[in-house]
Amino acid sequence: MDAKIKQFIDVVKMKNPGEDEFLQAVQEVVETVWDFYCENPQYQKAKILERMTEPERVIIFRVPWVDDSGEVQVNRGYRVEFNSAIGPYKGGIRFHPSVTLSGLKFLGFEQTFKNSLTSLPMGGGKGGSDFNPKGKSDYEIMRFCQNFMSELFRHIGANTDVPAGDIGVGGREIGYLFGQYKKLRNEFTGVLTGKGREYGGSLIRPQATGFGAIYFVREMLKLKGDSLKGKTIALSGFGNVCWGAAIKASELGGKVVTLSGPDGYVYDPEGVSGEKIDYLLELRASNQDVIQPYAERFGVEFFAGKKPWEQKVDIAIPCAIQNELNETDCKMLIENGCQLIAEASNMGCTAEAAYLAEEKITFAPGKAVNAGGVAVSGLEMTQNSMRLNWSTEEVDARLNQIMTSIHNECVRYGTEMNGKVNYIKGANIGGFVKVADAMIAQGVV
Ligand SMILES: NC(=O)C1=CN([C@@H]2O[C@H](COP(=O)(O)OP(=O)(O)OC[C@H]3O[C@@H](n4cnc5c(N)ncnc54)[C@H](O)[C@@H]3O)[C@@H](O)[C@H]2O)C=CC1
Ligand SMILES: O=C(O)CCC(=O)C(=O)O
Repeated sequence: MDAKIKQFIDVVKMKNPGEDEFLQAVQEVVETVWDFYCENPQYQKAKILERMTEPERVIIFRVPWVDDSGEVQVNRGYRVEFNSAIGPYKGGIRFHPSVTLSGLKFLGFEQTFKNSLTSLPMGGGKGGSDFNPKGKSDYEIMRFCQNFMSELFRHIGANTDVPAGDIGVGGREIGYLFGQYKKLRNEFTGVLTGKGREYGGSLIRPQATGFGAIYFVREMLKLKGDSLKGKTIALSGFGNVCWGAAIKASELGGKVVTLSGPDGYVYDPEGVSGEKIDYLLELRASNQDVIQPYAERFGVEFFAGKKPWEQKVDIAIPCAIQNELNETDCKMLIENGCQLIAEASNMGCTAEAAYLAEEKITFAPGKAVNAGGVAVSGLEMTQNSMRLNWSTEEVDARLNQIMTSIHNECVRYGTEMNGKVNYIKGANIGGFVKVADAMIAQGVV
């Protein structure tokens, strides 16, 4: 690593001890934007990278709530307001036992670049709690959401900070969060996205991250003169993003052969389509967080404790959680003939896996691939501001156009001398420029 980059990273490490996920995300960005940064002295003079790696604000709060047996439970809530240079803080809320400040800082940092890539006016933020929805009743989920919002409502607003869903937070949770915000503020505004259709939600938002990921993969293949037709695809997870990706992939002629959960994965050689895709919604709503029932229901093989990356596929799309695909998994995929890995989960690959895939096959990072979710959130904000609703066709056409244009930005900033596109570099520089220019224009604040 270049000595200057190392010096920069060492300072970030010193300021954020033990925050491995955050440091992983920062290092990837700094390494790939460094040359561009040095070629543009105005950014260095304004210490843009130093400022971009420091969140504007972090809010940490207690979330007490009462479970169904009458016992008091205490969780920790967070909102990391990372960067508001180009718009209100925008990013999801994650409810998962693995949630830590480091994890949310990495997600908020990534979100800043991702939101910039969408070309919509949204800053970066992320929030969540170590609350575990697994096995909780609907009333417990509701009480937790209400207590979480009882503190968060002071810090957010339609023009300040607009949260949405992420792992463990879908339409049901957004409904409870919105209801509590409305009660406390006595106002009906577009303060959250991913809302139900009846109260200001956008069509296509539930599917948007998965649809967008597949549109992006379609563009990657198109650039190589190829298409999704007949390609076998390994997806991980069975949640919101995986569901949307499965729908669009099968619509465009691909065959999804794996799904997974924390308990293992299923291999479905006939392909996940039709009623099998609908079943994913049922599984997710059960709050059990296991994929094995899919194998029982559809008579396919279940591999306990294993990850789907050991299967022979053309394309791998991690859709569950960060660092779910490591270097060994990546080597296995490449040896088995996989041609393309696209992260639909945020930082789905470890740094080693991402670099290996970038070098040997074709790789695209989460901040580009999964930007469709927040893009349609941005479109939901627009519809809320205008107080009207666009049709499915209109939202989908805009999503399609945004993903194509993000792909073009990656090609613009990531094409190497040998003609190969380095999507990591392209997405990082593409996301950086707009935020950096806005920060310079707004002075040292
Ligand atoms: N929901 C959205 O609009 C967006 C989500 N993302 C990212 O996509 C990923 C998935 O998010 P969603 O589908 O919304 O969440 P979800 O809660 O609907 O689904 C998460 C899935 O990941 C699986 N999972 C969680 N931890 C796991 C582990 N340790 N091992 C194996 N599987 C595990 C769960 O079983 C579940 O199937 C996350 O990385 C999220 O940050 C990115 C952009 C937007
Ligand atoms: O829709 C949003 O605001 C955020 C989605 C999200 O959390 C993400 O892009 O990682």
